[in-house]
Amino acid sequence: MASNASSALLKWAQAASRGFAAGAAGGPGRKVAVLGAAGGIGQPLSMLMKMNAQVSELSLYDIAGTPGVAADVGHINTKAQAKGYDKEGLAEALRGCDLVIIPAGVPRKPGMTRDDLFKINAGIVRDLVEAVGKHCPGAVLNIISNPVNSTVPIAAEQLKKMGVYDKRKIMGVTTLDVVRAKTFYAEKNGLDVASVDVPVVGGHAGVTILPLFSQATPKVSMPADVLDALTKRTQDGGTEVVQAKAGKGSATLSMAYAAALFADSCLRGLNGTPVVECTYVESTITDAPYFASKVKLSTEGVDKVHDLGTLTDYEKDGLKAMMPELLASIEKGVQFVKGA
Ligand SMILES: NC(=O)c1ccc[n+]([C@@H]2O[C@H](COP(=O)([O-])OP(=O)(O)OC[C@H]3O[C@@H](n4cnc5c(N)ncnc54)[C@H](O)[C@@H]3O)[C@@H](O)[C@H]2O)c1
Ligand SMILES: O=C(O)C[C@H](O)C(=O)O
Repeated sequence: MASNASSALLKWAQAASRGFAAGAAGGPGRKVAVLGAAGGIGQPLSMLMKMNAQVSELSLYDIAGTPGVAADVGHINTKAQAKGYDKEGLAEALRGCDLVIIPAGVPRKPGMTRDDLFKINAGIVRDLVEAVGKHCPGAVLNIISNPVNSTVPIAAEQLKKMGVYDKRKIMGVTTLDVVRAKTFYAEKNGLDVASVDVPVVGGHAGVTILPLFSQATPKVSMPADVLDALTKRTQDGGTEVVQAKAGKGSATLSMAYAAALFADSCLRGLNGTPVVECTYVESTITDAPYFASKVKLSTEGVDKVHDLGTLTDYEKDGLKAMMPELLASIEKGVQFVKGA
């Protein structure tokens, strides 16, 4: 089992940029859907999934703009057959899917929190997941739409309501937090980023994002102020991009990259090569019923949720500090479906 997907995934990304299938994983061709495929994340993510040798069929669904994206992506000379679907085509887009990736919904503008997106995105995610429950209930779900801390519980509750919930299949994508932590840690310590790993646990918003630099490899002992600055930069990474884009949205390219890495790990797991990734799933390792930690992804999705390992006092404080916000966001998501 790959103890960490990063080196395999970097090889995949390098192989993909050289000419795709060389060096990429094989296995049976999988049907993958991207819901929100014409968006800022959706378009580059659709391209990256078209480059993934584990994909045989790629459904590109959005409420507008998918014919153009599908025609464009479809010209890439890889084996996956890309097809665009509009509103009427959702059922067909989903039927037979092994993996459904959801980046549909509105992004933040400067001054907004991720929770400010709840009003619009909660309903979008609930309705799309309802369609997943109807048309491909066994598929693995990768949820990108914010606020992830709430949209994952929304997806779970919706599937529970329909009697098709399987906790092994629903994952909130927190890979961008790991990607950022690795980048910032490598930069700060003069390390080769390809050799770096940093687990990031908790959730995906502000203080709920907790990088565990004490468990980073290679190990570097950092002064307290540097550690604090790196932790805060990782927690505020999304806001850094939102501010830099100045009203034109949030992270799209780094997110598409992160989502493609995570989706690749899910497909590897489904195809019998277990991979360990940090992701936000139903969990019992803390007081929070959903929590991101290292998770073993295997043939049925989530196979094992790893515990947190040994935390430093600084990390224990971070864990304690995130709980009120994380628990409230989870409850808000649960009530959105249950209370309806
Ligand atoms: N998990 C993460 O780490 C992470 C990182 C970056 C962004 N995000 C989130 O991802 C979401 C999308 O961001 P973006 O920059 O791609 O936004 P965007 O506005 O560029 O794209 C969103 C797309 O979703 C589509 N859409 C809206 N309602 C839909 C529906 N009912 N069905 C299908 N498609 C629908 C829109 O037409 C649009 O094409 C946002 O909520 C953002 O906050 C999450
Ligand atoms: O920050 C955002 O709103 C988008 C995303 O969650 C991110 O971390 O970049």
